[in-house]
Amino acid sequence: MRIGILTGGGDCPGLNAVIRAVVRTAEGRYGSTVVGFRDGWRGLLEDRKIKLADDERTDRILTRGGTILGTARVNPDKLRAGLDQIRRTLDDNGIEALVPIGGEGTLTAANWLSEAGVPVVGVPKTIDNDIDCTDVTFGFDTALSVASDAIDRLHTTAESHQRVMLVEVMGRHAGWIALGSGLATGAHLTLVPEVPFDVGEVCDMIKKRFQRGDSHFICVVAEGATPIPESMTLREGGIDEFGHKIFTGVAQQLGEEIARRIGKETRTTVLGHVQRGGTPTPHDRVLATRFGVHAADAVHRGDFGQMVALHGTAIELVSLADATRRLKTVPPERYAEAAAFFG
Ligand SMILES: Nc1ncnc2c1ncn2[C@@H]1O[C@H](COP(=O)(O)OP(=O)(O)OP(=O)(O)O)[C@@H](O)[C@H]1O
Ligand SMILES: O=P(O)(O)OC[C@H]1O[C@](O)(CO)[C@@H](O)[C@@H]1O
Ligand SMILES: [Mg+2]
Repeated sequence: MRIGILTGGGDCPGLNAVIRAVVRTAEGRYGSTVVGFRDGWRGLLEDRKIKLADDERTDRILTRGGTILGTARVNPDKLRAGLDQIRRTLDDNGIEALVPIGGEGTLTAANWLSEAGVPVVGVPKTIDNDIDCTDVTFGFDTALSVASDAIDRLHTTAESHQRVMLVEVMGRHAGWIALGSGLATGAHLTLVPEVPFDVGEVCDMIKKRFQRGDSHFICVVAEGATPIPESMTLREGGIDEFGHKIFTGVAQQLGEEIARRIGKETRTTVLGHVQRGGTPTPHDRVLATRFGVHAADAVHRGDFGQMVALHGTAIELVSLADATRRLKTVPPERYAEAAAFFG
C-alpha cells in the first residue's frame, strides 16, 4: 500500500525518528511505500511531497532534531476549506492511509479528516507533553533535559551575585516542562499556566528566603503562566493568524515587578526554541521509534481514526476523538508535590 506521512505544528526532537520507523516498518515488514508531504498540512493542500525509502539516508535521521519533511501552521479555516483539494492530492498519489505526526492541533485536524472518511493513524508529538490519553509524548524528555541543564547553570551564577533569577520555559497551556525542570534542579518557585500566581506572595517568598540568609532565588516560569488579575497586569500581545495567543514575556515582566516592589536585583533568561532544537535524548528516540513502528502496524491492520499512545510500558491505540477532547494539564496534586520545595 501507499502511505502518506507529514509533520505538523511546531517541530520537536524525535520527529525524524518516527519518520524513519514508519518507513522502515512499512517497507521492510509489509512491502509498502511511504510518501512524505512537505510542510505539514500545506503539503497536502499544495501536493508537495517526496518519496521516502528505507535506505541509508533515512536510517541516519534517527538522531537528527527537527523534521526532514518541514513543518508549518495553516489557518484551521483555510485547512477545512481545502478538504476537496486534500482528497484530490491523496487520490492523485494513490495514498491509502495518512500518518500525521503533530500536537493537539494537528491531531484535531487528523480527527476531522478521519470523520470525513480519510483513513488516518495519528502520532502525538510535543515538547509541552500536553496531549491527553498518552502517558508522555516524545520531545518532552529532551526539552526537560535542556531546561534542567540551563537552570543548573543559573544556580551558580545567581548564588555568586545573590540575585533573583527567573527562567522562562515553554509551556503554552500546560506547565509540564516548568514542573519537571523546577523539581529536577531544586528551583525555589515554579509558576505554571494551571495555577495563576499572586505577585505579592512571590515577593514575600523571596524576601523570607533572603532574610533567612539564603544566597539566591531561582523561579521557573512557564511561558503561559499568568498572574491573578488583581496582583499584576501583563501586556497584551493579541492573537496570531493561526489563532494562537501571542505571549509578551511573563518572566521578564514579573522580574521587573519584583525589582520594583522589593528592590532585589533580578535577571531573566528566556530559553525559547533552544528547548525544541537539537538531537533527541535516547528516551525520546526510543519512544518516537516505538510510536512509528506501532503506527505502521496499525495502518496495515486498518485501525484508522486512532492515535498511538504510551500506557505504562506498552504502546496502545486510543481514538483520535478521545485524545483531542481536552489537553492534559498539570493536576493540582502534582503541583502540590513541587510546592513542598517552594521558598
Ligand atoms: N480545530 C482545528 N481544525 C482543523 N485544523 C486544525 C485545528 N486546529 C489546528 N488545526 C491545523 O493543525 C495545524 C497545527 O496545529 P498547531 O499549530 O496548534 O500545532 P500542533 O500540532 O498543536 O503543535 P504545537 O504543539 O506546536 O502547537 C494548524 O496550523 C491547523 O492547520
Ligand atoms: O514559535 P512557534 O514555532 O510558533 O511555537 C511556539 C510554541 O510551540 C511549542 O513549543 C509547542 O510545540 C509551545 O511550547 C510554544 O508556545
Ligand atoms: Mg497546538
